Amino acid sequence: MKPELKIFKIGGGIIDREADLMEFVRLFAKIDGPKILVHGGGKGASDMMKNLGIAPQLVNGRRITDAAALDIVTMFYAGKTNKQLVAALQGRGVNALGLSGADGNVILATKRPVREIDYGFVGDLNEASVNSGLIQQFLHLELTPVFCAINHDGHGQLLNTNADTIAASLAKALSKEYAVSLHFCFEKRGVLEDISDDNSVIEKITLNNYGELKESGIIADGMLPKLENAFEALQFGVSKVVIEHALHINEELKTTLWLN
Ligand SMILES: Nc1ncnc2c1ncn2[C@@H]1O[C@H](COP(=O)(O)OP(=O)(O)O)[C@@H](O)[C@H]1O
Ligand SMILES: CC(=O)N[C@@H](CCC(=O)OP(=O)(O)O)C(=O)O
Repeated sequence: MKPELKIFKIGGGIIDREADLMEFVRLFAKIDGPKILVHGGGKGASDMMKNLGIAPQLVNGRRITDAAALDIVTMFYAGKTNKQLVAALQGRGVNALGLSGADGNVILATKRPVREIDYGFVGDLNEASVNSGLIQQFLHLELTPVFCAINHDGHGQLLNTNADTIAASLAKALSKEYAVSLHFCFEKRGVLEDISDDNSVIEKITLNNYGELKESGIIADGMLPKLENAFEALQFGVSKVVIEHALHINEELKTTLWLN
């Protein structure tokens, strides 16, 4: 039997609220066994850009990342957010290791080719992107890797990658060696039937009814790429994928995804 590995991803809605973020860290620190944290921070990065007089541009949930935007997201994700999380985890007794993809060449990305839209310095990942051998070594050393959304292309260029995609790619790559559960954590209790009602959690979504939920408009915006990443992870052998509230990771109420 494969050993278990838990991969948690937290998004910008939680990262933006200091008290919530610290509560998540407290809960995450209590989880036993090998674990990995992936963080976004898109909301805070957009706020920082606006404060600097730069208009954030997002298309289909992906940030158009020109040179100025890349500087800001690198400072915000790989700097402030990553190091604050690592320090907070250390404060809770977790030996966290903060990483961008460039550190130890742990994730290698490819600049997204220009098609209808030029996304700028945005990095796509493929099956060969994740250096799972090195990550396994970190886990054997009882380190807890903490990944930000910054990767590199192997030729000296940093690239910005959606954090949900990083979490799903890590889960897929590591599922060869581990029984991976992938937890997408955000500020709602799961995928909701009615976005204004936090108690309307859809507890099970299959690949079949996902299409219906999409067409009816129940699932929209940032939830669309999240679920696409989630189903792809399941198809590639990830054992379990859940969508849950970052402050209720111990509770039963959540959305679990199934292939059928
Ligand atoms: N049915 C739904 N249930 C929950 N959230 C939904 C739903 N449809 C759309 N969303 C939106 O998806 C967002 C989560 O996606 P995103 O902003 O990318 O998350 P993250 O903060 O993890 O990066 C929620 O904040 C919510 O506004
Ligand atoms: C290319 C791209 O879109 N990168 C994302 C990375 C951060 C992220 O994914 O943050 P959340 O998880 O908080 O949304 C961005 O800059 O917004």
